[in-house]
Amino acid sequence: MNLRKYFIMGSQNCDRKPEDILEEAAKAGITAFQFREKGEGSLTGKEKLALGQRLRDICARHNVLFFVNDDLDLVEPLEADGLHIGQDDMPLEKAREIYPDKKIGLSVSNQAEVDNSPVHLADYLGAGSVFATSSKDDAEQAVGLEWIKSLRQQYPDIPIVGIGGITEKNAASVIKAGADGVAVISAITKTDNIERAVKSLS
Ligand SMILES: Cc1ncc(COP(=O)(O)OP(=O)(O)O)c(N)n1
Ligand SMILES: Cc1nc(C(=O)O)sc1CCOP(=O)(O)O
Ligand SMILES: [Mg+2]
Repeated sequence: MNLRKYFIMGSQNCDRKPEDILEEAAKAGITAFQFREKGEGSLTGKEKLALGQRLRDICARHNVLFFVNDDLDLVEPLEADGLHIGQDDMPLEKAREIYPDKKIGLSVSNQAEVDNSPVHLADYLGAGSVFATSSKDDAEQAVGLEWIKSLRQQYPDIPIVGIGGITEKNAASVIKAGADGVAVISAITKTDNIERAVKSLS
């Protein structure tokens, strides 16, 4: 499972067609994608499903892992490779029961969340926010690179993806701290050069 360059996006993050942005990012070398259609201006119902299908097809063509965020009803219709759940979503034990063979990512933002989570049931951990972000309304305060280092020390073997405020400039520091990959929204959706941005994600 290659989570090195993990792009997360929904139509609410895009100033132009999400399909075009994803196609460019896939060509530039992202290794994983998460469909996160959430927040102000996001699509619902049939429109959400239809966009998910188009984005899923792009990932399949480029051999990019496809994850669904939160909306677990979309996992089967979109034939997702996996799903990402946070501390306020479906409990990991239940998600694992329903999807024994899918890759499941779990968000962890602090030690209490780790201590109260069945981490062994997750395929990877999403650790953040590493830096300040404006892409998520309810993001926790930035936890810094120390959180990546601490998680890596506690879990030498589980894949860790840093998330939150990661840019072309600071991505390398996240990997150096022990993460296997970086997950980004705005570093790709807001850039004027997707190819350069993806290539710079260390
Ligand atoms: C890779 C990755 N890590 C963390 C998150 C955040 O998940 P969550 O805390 O459930 O918040 P929402 O994304 O659902 O708003 C993520 N999506 N992906
Ligand atoms: C979806 C998400 N989850 C976060 C967390 O801390 O769990 S931060 C975040 C948004 C990341 O967007 P950007 O790359 O633009 O900062
Ligand atoms: Mg969530």
